[in-house]
Amino acid sequence: MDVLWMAPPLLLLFPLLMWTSSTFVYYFKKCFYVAWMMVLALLAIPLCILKSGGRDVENMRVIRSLVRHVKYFLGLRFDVSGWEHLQTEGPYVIISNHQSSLDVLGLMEILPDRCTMIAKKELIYAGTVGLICWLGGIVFINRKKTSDAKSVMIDAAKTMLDDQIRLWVFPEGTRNQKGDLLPFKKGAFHLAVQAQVPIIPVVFSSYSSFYLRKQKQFNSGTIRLRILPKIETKGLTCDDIPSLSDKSFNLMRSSFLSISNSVPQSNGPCKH
Ligand SMILES: CCCCCCCC/C=C\CCCCCCCC(=O)SCCNC(=O)CCNC(=O)[C@H](O)C(C)(C)COP(=O)(O)OP(=O)(O)OC[C@H]1O[C@@H](n2cnc3c(N)ncnc32)[C@H](O)[C@@H]1OP(=O)(O)O
Ligand SMILES: CCCCCCCCCCCCCCCC(=O)OC[C@@H](O)COP(=O)(O)O
Repeated sequence: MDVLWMAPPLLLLFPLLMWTSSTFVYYFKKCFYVAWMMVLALLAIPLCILKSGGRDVENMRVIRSLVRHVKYFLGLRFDVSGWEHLQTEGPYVIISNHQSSLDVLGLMEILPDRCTMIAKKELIYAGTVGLICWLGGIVFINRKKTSDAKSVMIDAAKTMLDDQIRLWVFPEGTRNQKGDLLPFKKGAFHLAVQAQVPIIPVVFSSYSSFYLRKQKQFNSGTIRLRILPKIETKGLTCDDIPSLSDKSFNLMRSSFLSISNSVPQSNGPCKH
């Protein structure tokens, strides 16, 4: 059979063809990401238990060091600026925009010591990742019951001060890749005002240059991370929350648009 000679080159060509198919790359990278995080979490569980014997914010150090290399596998780079703004003593609230579960990579890139997050309670069921979130001291809220979520966040304000903990909140309250920020929910600002701690805004540039869910594309790319100057809340009360929220939103939105190379939308009255 003289066609048999074609088998080896075809066998070599097949993975190459697959690899160049961008849809294949998209699914491969996504599956790899989830699977690898599950494996890392499995590794982290005994390390965390050995380190602190259970649920403790100090476990975030272990998680952070294990997650740091994942970006290389996915072809992602982070360009961070504003490190000096994280050099603040004591507790504070970090707020950032939320585009995808990939945000965890950027979060771990800059995560300060003694900092954990607020997350939806469903995350606790994500297998080993859920368990690691619990061990890392993540505060879980029920987004469907505002009153429950509020009381959990009021407790969190007290814990922040008692245990000198920093909290990372996604004030949009959900993932969003619409090329703009969603209106902010109020919890993060209540938290900061109740504890009288500063807010540090962090902005991730848009993922749309390399990650497109609809078009099934997941290329290599660089994510710009901007840590903005802290916003003080000393002396502020409940009444100042709307203006505090608006101020943070406007600062973050203009930073997001300026670092995202977003093509201006033709939604204005000007026609050229
Ligand atoms: C080696 C290991 C490897 C493994 C790797 C593993 C890695 C894992 C590690 C780490 C991963 C971490 C990843 C975490 C990612 C998670 C992301 C998410 O899950 S995002 C979803 C959850 N986050 C939020 O939802 C934000 C917080 N949400 C809020 O702040 C909301 O405000 C909330 C839920 C408290 C209420 O939401 P409302 O939808 O009802 O809307 P509103 O307008 O904000 O509030 C209604 C009224 O309640 C008041 N209010 C809100 N909070 C209050 C408070 N604390 N005290 C008093 N009033 C409050 C407000 O002022 C408002 O009142 P008026 O309408 O203005 O009069
Ligand atoms: C057995 C169950 C398998 C589940 C596998 C999960 C493995 C995921 C690995 C990545 C871990 C990162 C966690 C990021 C959490 C995250 O980003 O959650 C999304 C929510 O903020 C917003 O959700 P939604 O408002 O519902 O869109």
